[in-house]
Amino acid sequence: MVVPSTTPAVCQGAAASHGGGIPTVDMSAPGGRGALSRQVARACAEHGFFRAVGHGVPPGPAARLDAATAAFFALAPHDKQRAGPPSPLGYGCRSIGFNGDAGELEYLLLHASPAAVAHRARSIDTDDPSRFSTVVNDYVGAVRQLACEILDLLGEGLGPKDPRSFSKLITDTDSDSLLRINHYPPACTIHKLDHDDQCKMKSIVRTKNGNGLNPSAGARIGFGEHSDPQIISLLRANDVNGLQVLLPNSDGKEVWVQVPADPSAFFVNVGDLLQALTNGKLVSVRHRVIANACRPRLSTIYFAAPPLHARILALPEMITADSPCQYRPFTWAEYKKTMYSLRLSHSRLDLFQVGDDDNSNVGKGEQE
Ligand SMILES: C=C1C[C@]23C[C@@]1(O)CC[C@H]2[C@@]12CC[C@H](O)[C@@](C)(C(=O)O1)[C@H]2[C@@H]3C(=O)O
Ligand SMILES: O=C(O)CCC(=O)C(=O)O
Ligand SMILES: [Fe+2]
Repeated sequence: MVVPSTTPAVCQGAAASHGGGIPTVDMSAPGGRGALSRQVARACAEHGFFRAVGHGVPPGPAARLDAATAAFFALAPHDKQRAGPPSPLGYGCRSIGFNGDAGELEYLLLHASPAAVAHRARSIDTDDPSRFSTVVNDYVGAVRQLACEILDLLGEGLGPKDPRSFSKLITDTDSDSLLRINHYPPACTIHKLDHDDQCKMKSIVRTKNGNGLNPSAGARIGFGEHSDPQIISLLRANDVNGLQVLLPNSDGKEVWVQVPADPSAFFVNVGDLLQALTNGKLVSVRHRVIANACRPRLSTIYFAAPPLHARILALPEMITADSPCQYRPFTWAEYKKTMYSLRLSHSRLDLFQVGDDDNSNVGKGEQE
């Protein structure tokens, strides 16, 4: 069963609470592969999102990556600028993408191939670039294995003829997967207080901003609302809250749900390409980060993507008389070109809907 975990009521910043909670899948639970694949498929179909525990990724590579990236973000601004500006890859501060989006964060955005990591490492760890490359490659290797496992479970749960159809796309040597490390500086100086005093202070701030149930009251946007464009994203973060997902409540109304921090878990997002490949059976979840915490948030996201030339088209088993093909075929390169021409919050997959004749904006930049 997919176990909904409830949102703790205290010390949460300005987020809505949600009765339904966040679906959690224990990937090491006894019960057999069939039950596990059905749970994963159900979470991705109903929420486009789940918390994976018992995932089998050893803690070592993650701890080493966190130490290396925290050391980078602690450098003086001019030392970090050596790895930037983002083009779109590299070091970025506040500005996201090319179309005017901004957030309260700094980040490293890396292509996940070993050659690209080695190249970028020269401007990130000038003392010992190969140490940085090794740390990143070890982490990418472990997290890619988990991404493949989840995609194989989805392949088994959804029943395409080849259960490896999804994972094959990301294991190709030309895969265009990315690794992003986001660092959200603290919103205030109360991080110097102990935990109880922080909670008291936050509750005063919440009372001032309203009843704490209005998700935008006092919100400091760390990373604005969006869906991830790739196939699947695996996110891991420290113990600082901030991530929110847009999920339907019991009345079917979409509400922002705070995802309680869990440094030992991976948070799994369905991306736009997986929604297209499954003809909309799996949904690409909209999410954002509210950076109201009084301690820094450090998150690492692996975006599993196919090669640029991969043709994205719903698997034949996903198309039936009741569920006709929703999206026209496109390549990942074509999708990326469109995505970089649009704002972060754009529902870009809509532009690829069959019968959407109003495709005049595709590839021509944001018109809003
Ligand atoms: C505004 C943008 C930033 C982004 C590229 C885009 O034009 C629209 C999608 C954005 C996003 C969101 C998920 C990932 O963080 C990301 C790396 C991606 O693949 O798509 C970012 C892009 C980015 O920051 O370059
Ligand atoms: O930093 C986070 O926790 C999430 C950021 C995110 O959604 C992204 O980088 O695509
Ligand atoms: Fe995202």
